[in-house]
Amino acid sequence: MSESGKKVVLESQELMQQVRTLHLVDLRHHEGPLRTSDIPRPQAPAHETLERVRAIIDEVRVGGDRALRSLTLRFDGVELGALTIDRPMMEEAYHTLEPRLAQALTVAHRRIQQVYEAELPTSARVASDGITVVRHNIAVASAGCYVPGGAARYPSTVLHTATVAKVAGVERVVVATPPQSDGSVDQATLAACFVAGVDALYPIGGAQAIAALAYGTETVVPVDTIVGPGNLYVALAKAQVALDTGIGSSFAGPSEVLVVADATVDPRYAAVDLAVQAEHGPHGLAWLVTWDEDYLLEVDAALHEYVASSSRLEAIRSTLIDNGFAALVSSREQAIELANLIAPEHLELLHRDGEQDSAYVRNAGVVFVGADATAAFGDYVAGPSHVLPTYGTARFASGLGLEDFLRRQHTVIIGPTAIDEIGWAVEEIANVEGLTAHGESIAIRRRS
Ligand SMILES: NC(=O)c1ccc[n+]([C@@H]2O[C@H](COP(=O)([O-])OP(=O)(O)OC[C@H]3O[C@@H](n4cnc5c(N)ncnc54)[C@H](O)[C@@H]3O)[C@@H](O)[C@H]2O)c1
Ligand SMILES: [Zn+2]
Repeated sequence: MSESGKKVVLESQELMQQVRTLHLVDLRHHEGPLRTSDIPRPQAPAHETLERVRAIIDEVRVGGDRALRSLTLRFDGVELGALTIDRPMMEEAYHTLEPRLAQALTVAHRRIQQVYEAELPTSARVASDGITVVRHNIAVASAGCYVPGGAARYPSTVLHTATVAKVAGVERVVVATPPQSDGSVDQATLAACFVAGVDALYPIGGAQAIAALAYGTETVVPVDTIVGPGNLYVALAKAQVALDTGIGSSFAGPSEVLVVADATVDPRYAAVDLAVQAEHGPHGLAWLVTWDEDYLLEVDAALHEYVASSSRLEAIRSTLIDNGFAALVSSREQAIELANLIAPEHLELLHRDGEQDSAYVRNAGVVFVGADATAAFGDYVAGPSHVLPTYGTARFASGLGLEDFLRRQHTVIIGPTAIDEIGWAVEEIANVEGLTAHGESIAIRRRS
């Protein structure tokens, strides 16, 4: 190793000893383009659970409601009462909610609605050669939104899925969510269903909920498409029903954040934002990316202090121990290069030039810009759905959107002049393909 190479390693080792909460990744002296092999990455979900999920789905297909009850007893420890909760109960929950909370849900709903109403696609029409082609955007008739439960409750996820479905024009929107330990569904989740216009809620979670939504039971009416985040069982179940049901475009797994910041930002802001997504629980991912060595140490120290006093200490620690990283890069350009490589669910550009740099982001679920741009805004009230691609799938997938509920369908109107204007081209191509009837279907219609 060269003298300068040795110096770099020594520098890195010294720095590493000072970092307490995050794992240091020193890229300052990296040469050439960054590759996946240059950075640590959480493993993709293991496939050993696949068989188990398959068995759960089969059990629901064969056993219907009875299977839903016994699986819920097995996995959630709950003896289910009614399998459906309808709108009057949602409305009641909404009216018993603490008014500030009810108002907050309404505000979030309004902002989500605004964002997606502005994005509604228009139909397109092209007329030439005697043929008119119209493209329609048609909403699926029914959609099922999976809302995680288990470790936490997510009324916000009701809003961030069902609202989008309703704006797209889906007639029947249902929610499935695991029951609480006493078999009920919490009031805020029910109230959010009321606000978002959800038609029915099934207190069922996990792979069994996905199977019920896809194939139906005596009580559950099957839906055309299923969206929403969830744990590994939910994700694998969605993958397995994908031949029979739409499953939405994004693989929304455990939360991820990548925070780009420098001394223009209070280190406590960057620190708390790393904790924001880490507190969702295990298997998440949190990256700090900076070009300032002193700043890196300040954020690390602030995070250390924050975690020690957090009420969600265990969740944050377990994410950070496995997947908490601090990258030291050589420049703003390299910071964005690294972000594009990681393709995080949430990308925060907190530093002063964040807006300028955002133009170079290719791979991220959503980009937040500005010193106050905590992803917590996005989780609740910013507007774009918080159901976002994780595990690096932001390279090809998008966050939940209208497209998840809309089909494109063309109507082709063949006018009276089309045979004469362009029929010859059909005959030529049919001829070379040896498909005689294709050509003749034009020839017998030729009137001149
Ligand atoms: N990306 C997003 O938009 C977003 C939003 C909210 C939540 N999330 C993520 O969703 C996930 C929620 O996970 P969760 O587990 O808390 O809730 P969950 O609702 O996804 O899963 C709970 C269900 O899993 C099933 N289950 C649990 N253990 C099982 C086992 N051993 N075998 C078979 N089934 C089993 C049970 O039926 C239970 O009802 C978290 O990772 C969270 O970060 C993501
Ligand atoms: Zn979050």
